[in-house]
Order: sequence, then structure tokens, then C-alpha cells
Amino acid sequence: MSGTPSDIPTLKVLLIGSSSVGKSSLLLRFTDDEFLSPEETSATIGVDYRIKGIEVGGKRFKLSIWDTAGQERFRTLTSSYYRGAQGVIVVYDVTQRDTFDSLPTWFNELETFTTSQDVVKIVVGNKVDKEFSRVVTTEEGKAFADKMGCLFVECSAKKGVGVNGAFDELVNTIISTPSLWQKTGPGVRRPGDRMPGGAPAAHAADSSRGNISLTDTGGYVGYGLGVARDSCSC
Ligand SMILES: Nc1nc2c(ncn2[C@@H]2O[C@H](COP(=O)(O)OP(=O)(O)OP(=O)(O)O)[C@@H](O)[C@H]2O)c(=O)[nH]1
Repeated sequence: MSGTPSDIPTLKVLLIGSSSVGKSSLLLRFTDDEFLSPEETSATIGVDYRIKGIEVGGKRFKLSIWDTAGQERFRTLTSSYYRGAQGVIVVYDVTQRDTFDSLPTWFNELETFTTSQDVVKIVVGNKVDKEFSRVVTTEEGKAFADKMGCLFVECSAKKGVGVNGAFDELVNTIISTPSLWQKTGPGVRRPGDRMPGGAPAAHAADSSRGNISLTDTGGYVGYGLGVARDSCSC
């Protein structure tokens, strides 16, 4: 492994999609391997933010994952966080047709607010554990993703099925396109990039202020060439 905390490249990934499709649940499953029951969850207000250290092919990266509120009333706020993203996870609920039908709206948002045409996108159909309630078929999801030129995965945040695979595909595709992440440079932020609460990195808001939280999960998970976990101070 190589890289001190200050020279570890940061990859910015966004989670977007309609309210209640499971964006926060996918993030929690990916970072902490946990799932909260419906009674324990609440709608995201604004933007949530987590960092996960990853290692790919012996090189460390910091994955900063931005979980945006799906509710319409936060749209102006959340769209300002699209800037500088290298990867976007566009989520729908396979049991709610309207969340699939609204995917084109989310892609329009992306086109309007992301800064790079090269941003890697993955369409994720969540809640496949509710197979009995499914109303969007795998074929429909795949056809839409193909039409948009995106990756596609179905998963269940509840059961932990397909979640790592979704992040894995996205991250590997970003990393295999060095022009996407090398131009950000070590620790460099581009003009307009937002930090939690709009504050610089060193003054990131903590979870007690609004719903914007900064959490470093501390562990490294390896992609591609084997798995490594160790402590991280990035
Ligand atoms: N059965 C099932 N329920 C899920 C799954 N993922 C999330 N949920 C439930 O769906 C509801 C919404 O989940 P959230 O993760 O809060 O959804 P969200 O997309 O972040 O919602 P907003 O914050 O409003 O944008 C919660 O009750 C979750 O417990 C899943 O894979 N399977």
C-alpha cells in the first residue's frame, strides 16, 4: 500500500433518486454493513456525507459519498452538491413504478448540475428482497440503463445483496478512467465543490448541526486486487 493521508486521491460519489427508494440505507449498508428498520429511519434533510477508505490494486483512495434528500423541497440545495462528482448512483425502488418513471428527471438534473460529461453513472434498482411486490422488471431496469449508457445493478440494502457490487462496479470504472480522478490531484478541491455545511474540509460540520454529518468509517476495503482492512486516519 502507498500514500499518506494527505496524498490520497478523493473520489466523490453521489446518491440520488426519489424519496424513500433506499439511498441512505444503501450508504449505511456499504459503509457500516447495517440496515435500520423503517421505524428507525427518517427522510434525509438536505445532504448526508460519509467517507470510506478504499484500496484498489495497492493504491488508496478516499471515497466521499454524498447522500442527497429525495424530497422535492430540497432539490435546490442538493443539486449544488453535484459539482465535482466522478460517480453517481441513481436509485429507484423496484416496487414503486413512479420512482422508476422519474429516472429521466434525475438524469436531466445530472446533465444540468454535474461539471463533467465523463461522470460514471450506475442505475440501481433497490428492494429486490420484496420480490412479491416488484413492479419494475430487471429487463426494464437494464434497458433503461443501456439507453442512458450506464452501469446497472439490482440490490437489496435490507439483505445486503448486490450493494458492494454496485459500489465496486462504479469505483472500478472511475479508477480505470484516470483522467477522471487524477486531475483532481491529491486533496485538491475544484472551485465550487461543496463541503458539508458549505465549510472547508478542516471545518466540516458535525452531525449535531442539521442533518449534514461527517463520518469517517475508518476502515479500508479493497477492490480488485484482494481485500485489505486496516486503520485509517484519512
Ligand atoms: N424491504 C426493503 N426496504 C428498504 C430497503 N432499503 C430501504 N428500505 C426501507 O425504505 C425506507 C426508505 O429508506 P431510506 O434509506 O430512508 O430512503 P431514502 O432514499 O434515503 O429516502 P430520502 O431520505 O427521503 O431521500 C425505509 O423504511 C427503509 O427501511 C430494501 O432494500 N428493502
